[in-house]
Amino acid sequence: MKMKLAVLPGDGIGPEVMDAAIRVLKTVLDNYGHEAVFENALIGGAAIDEAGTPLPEETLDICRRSDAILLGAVGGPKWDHNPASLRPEKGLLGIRKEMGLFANLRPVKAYAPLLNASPLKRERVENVDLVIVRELTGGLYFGRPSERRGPDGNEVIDTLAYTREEIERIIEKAFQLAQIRRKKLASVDKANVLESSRMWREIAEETAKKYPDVEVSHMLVDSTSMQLIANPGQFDVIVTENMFGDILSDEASVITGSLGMLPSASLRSDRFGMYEPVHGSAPDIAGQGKANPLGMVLSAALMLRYSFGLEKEAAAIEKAVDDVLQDGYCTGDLQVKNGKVVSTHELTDKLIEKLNNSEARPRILQ
Ligand SMILES: NC(=O)C1=CN([C@@H]2O[C@H](COP(=O)(O)OP(=O)(O)OC[C@H]3O[C@@H](n4cnc5c(N)ncnc54)[C@H](O)[C@@H]3O)[C@@H](O)[C@H]2O)C=CC1
Ligand SMILES: CC(C)CC(=O)C(=O)O
Ligand SMILES: [Mg+2]
Repeated sequence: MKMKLAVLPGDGIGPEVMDAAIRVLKTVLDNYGHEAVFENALIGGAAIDEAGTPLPEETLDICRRSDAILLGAVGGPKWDHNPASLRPEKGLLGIRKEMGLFANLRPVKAYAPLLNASPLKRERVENVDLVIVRELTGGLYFGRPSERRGPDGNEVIDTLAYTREEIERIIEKAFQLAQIRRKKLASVDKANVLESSRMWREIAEETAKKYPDVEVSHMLVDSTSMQLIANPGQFDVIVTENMFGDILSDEASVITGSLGMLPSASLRSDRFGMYEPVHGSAPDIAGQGKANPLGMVLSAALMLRYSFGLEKEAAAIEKAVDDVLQDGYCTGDLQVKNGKVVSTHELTDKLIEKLNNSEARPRILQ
């Protein structure tokens, strides 16, 4: 297969984890006889510095002529005091919206070798395997108005707005996912307070009639945040509004031992997608070779599965991650008992070694 990929490393540890993902991807694609053309583009702070805007038109053009996008992370203290339109995060929100990527899938899986890396009790996190389906192009992060106002600028407004169609399509997506998983869906809202959540719940209840085989629960977001830590094993698929999903997924990363472990796929109705780790640009460790590349690497695996249907190749990357963790290798963010802490580059070398030696490697190349 031939594929054209847009590569948007971004800021902070973005370029470090992207380098890891590209090295891993090139190995697996080469092993399985596929061809990829990688085209780099600017986004976030790097784009502000070089092109004066967080999302240059050229970046959008590159993304539009690609089959999928890989994105690292954006942001950093250098740009924290910029006006709203010149913030790196504006570039990320902009590309999600421009490309129509309304469904963000954030899988959260407990890895056996990392059970002792989680601050949660082993028996709580063992066997956790859930997916947060986060609405990505509406809600509080996109509603207008969103501004400081009043004569002295001492009043402020953000807006949580959704249309019926926007809620329907994300809830449909979550039901479809639940149907091919363990058939359990938690729809998370704040329907005791927010009008938007009451419409969300109404639509979730209506949609449930089409999926009688899926067991649905409606949960309030505050209680869900407690349940995610107290009893994460109860969840299969969680579907929720943009900001709720953003917050719940960082919280859920604690189950895996580190925010650096979580991948994500930002999808629309066709096969196009943007693949990005859940974490940010981690300015506190940027440039030090300490970044955990696994969230980005696992995002590349999701890309092979969802955008290209390359299941074996995606599974080969996931197996390499399992195997390297099983051997005790990790980055410093993972508090693994007796873990062998290595750099971002070294952990990537280990993944590549596994991919090149693995039984999963196609026989023709062994
Ligand atoms: N998707 C994106 O591009 C996102 C960007 N951001 C931006 O990132 C910047 C920093 O935000 P923070 O709140 O600090 O969140 P963050 O996710 O960058 O970091 C939170 C903590 O987790 C650690 N961490 C995150 N990813 C890691 C990895 N791969 N390996 C090891 N440790 C890792 C960091 O060192 C830090 O201590 C901000 O400018 C924020 O707006 C935040 C979240 C998502
Ligand atoms: C930086 C924000 C725009 C988004 C965020 O935190 C996320 O997508 O996880
Ligand atoms: Mg976030």
